[in-house]
Amino acid sequence: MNTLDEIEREVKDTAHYVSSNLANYAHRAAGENPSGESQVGGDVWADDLFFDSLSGIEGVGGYASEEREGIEDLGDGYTIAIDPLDGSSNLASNNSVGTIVGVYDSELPASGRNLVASMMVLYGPYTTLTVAREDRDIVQEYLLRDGHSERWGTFTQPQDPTVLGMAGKWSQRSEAMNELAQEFARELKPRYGGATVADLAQVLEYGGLFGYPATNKYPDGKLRIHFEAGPLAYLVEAAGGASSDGNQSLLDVEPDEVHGRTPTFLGNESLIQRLEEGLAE
Ligand SMILES: O=P(O)(O)OC[C@H]1O[C@](O)(COP(=O)(O)O)[C@@H](O)[C@@H]1O
Ligand SMILES: [Mg+2]
Ligand SMILES: [Mg+2]
Repeated sequence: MNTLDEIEREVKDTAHYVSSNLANYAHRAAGENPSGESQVGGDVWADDLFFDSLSGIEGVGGYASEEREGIEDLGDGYTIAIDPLDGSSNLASNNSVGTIVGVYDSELPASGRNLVASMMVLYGPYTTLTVAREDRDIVQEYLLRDGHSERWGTFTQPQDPTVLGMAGKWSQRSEAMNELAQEFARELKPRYGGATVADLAQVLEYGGLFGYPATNKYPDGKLRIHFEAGPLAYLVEAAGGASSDGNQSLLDVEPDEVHGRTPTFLGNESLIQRLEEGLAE
């Protein structure tokens, strides 16, 4: 097995375990993460599980997590950047959550051009793992069930966009952003779920746009470039979709810190292009 196979294997095994134990963490609070946001118990628990399983792989040289301040130095090899539980505020209300794993062929900070693989687990009505890798030309989805994984399908960005998942309060977004959101909402079905993984999954399945723009509360956007925006951009671009920070592909964003944030847009190329044009006016 090569290192990417081993990482995929460990992510599958750990995700299986996470999916069957999430209920234990529905209402457990924890502390604060390095971005200053409150953690739920599930964030810390999932981070420990993924660290234990991924740090044992010989070809993994570093482990960075949304839930840890620094980067764990594990020697030579790929750097993992992980959001162990994405959308964790959805846990209490029993809505979907996810896990995002970016595999970088460099130390961090690094742009998404250094990604060699991206994996996204969706803990929904059933649990799936979606994988894009530099050594594969398809984006593969697996079903994780009863300790087994089976090939479930592949993703190619659908041509006809249908859904819109746009985060942020109207009162906290720019006028230009609100105009675009309104224009898109006339053409697409607004459906925002509050976990980026789930909101991207519907965009990959039905076509459309996901956005977490800059807001008054989060002037640089809310999503973290290494842990969320970059790896998900790698996935959607591998499927034939597009990504943007409002101005350029998210893969071209050069972060200057490990926990840096960025406005994030993922989806059909035609919509991303209109968005960039609209924001530039
Ligand atoms: O509650 P909001 O502002 O809509 O934020 C939801 C967004 O924040 C996130 O939950 C951030 O992820 P974490 O739960 O990993 O911190 C995204 O998945 C989601 O898009
Ligand atoms: Mg997240
Ligand atoms: Mg998280």
